[in-house]
Amino acid sequence: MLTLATTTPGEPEIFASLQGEGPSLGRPSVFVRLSRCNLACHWCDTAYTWRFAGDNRPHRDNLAFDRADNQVTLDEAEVAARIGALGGNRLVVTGGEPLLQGAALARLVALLPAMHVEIETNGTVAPHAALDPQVHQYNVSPKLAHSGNPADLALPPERLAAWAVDPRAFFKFVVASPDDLAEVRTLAERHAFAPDRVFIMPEGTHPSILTERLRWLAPLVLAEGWRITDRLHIHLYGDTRGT
Ligand SMILES: C[S@@+](CC[C@H](N)C(=O)[O-])C[C@H]1O[C@@H](n2cnc3c(N)ncnc32)[C@H](O)[C@@H]1O
Ligand SMILES: Nc1nc2[nH]cc(C(=O)O)c2c(=O)[nH]1
Ligand code: SF4
Ligand SMILES: [Mg+2]
Repeated sequence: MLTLATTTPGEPEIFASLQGEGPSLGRPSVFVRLSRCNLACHWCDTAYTWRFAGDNRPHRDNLAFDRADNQVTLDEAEVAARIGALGGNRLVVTGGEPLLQGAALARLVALLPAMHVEIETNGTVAPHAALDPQVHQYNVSPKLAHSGNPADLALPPERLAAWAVDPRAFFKFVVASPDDLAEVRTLAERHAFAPDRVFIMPEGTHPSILTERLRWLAPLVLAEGWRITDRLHIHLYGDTRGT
């Protein structure tokens, strides 16, 4: 069984869209958003996936989304059928933190052998042994200090070291101020991240904020030899579930 986020009460968040971020930006994909997370980013744009009573973390500062109907449990065959009905050959699994449900995810993707499987992850959880060989790409988004998560939870060094040597892994750092880039540089040097696998993405859920931040980010990213990514879906659809 998989626990998914919902778009409207009871309706699992499974949708077709353009990949809006990172190395596959612009590719038509089917998205599956799983529920629950082990972190609690201040600026998380999908807090409805994790702000549940009993998820007892320090940054769960309100229970605005604390509703049972923000998640739904389905068996893997039902999720695979819904994905298949949307067509296409690329699957993006996100959340919440999808690797928390690695065993069930392995059963899901085994039902979809022809699909290119991309996982959006915060990078803190090792992929389940049955899932890992079925994944084509990991978009790993390690969380910097401004996310509000303690570094010992958000940046486990042995996990970052493992991603660094996995050629399927791309790093996607969310940045809100120029100072955040020093932290990226430290991590990139410590773990020898390949520069062409490091993406910088502006924090923001409004087109005007993204555009403003991309403008000052561009020369700084260029100077480091990294890559930059916008959030295309925000420009196209706003901050809307199921897009
Ligand atoms: C909601 S997360 C789900 C996957 C996983 N938990 C993670 O953090 O990578 C999907 C992506 O959105 C990014 N994200 C979330 N809130 C954001 C915001 N306010 N601005 C920019 N990126 C954001 C995350 O860093 C991650 O790359
Ligand atoms: N279109 C679109 N592209 C995305 N890329 C990563 C997303 C995510 O929330 O993980 C996302 C999303 O929610 N929508
Ligand atoms: S790790 Fe991802 S889903 Fe979890 S709180 Fe942070 S941005 Fe949101
Ligand atoms: Mg998103």
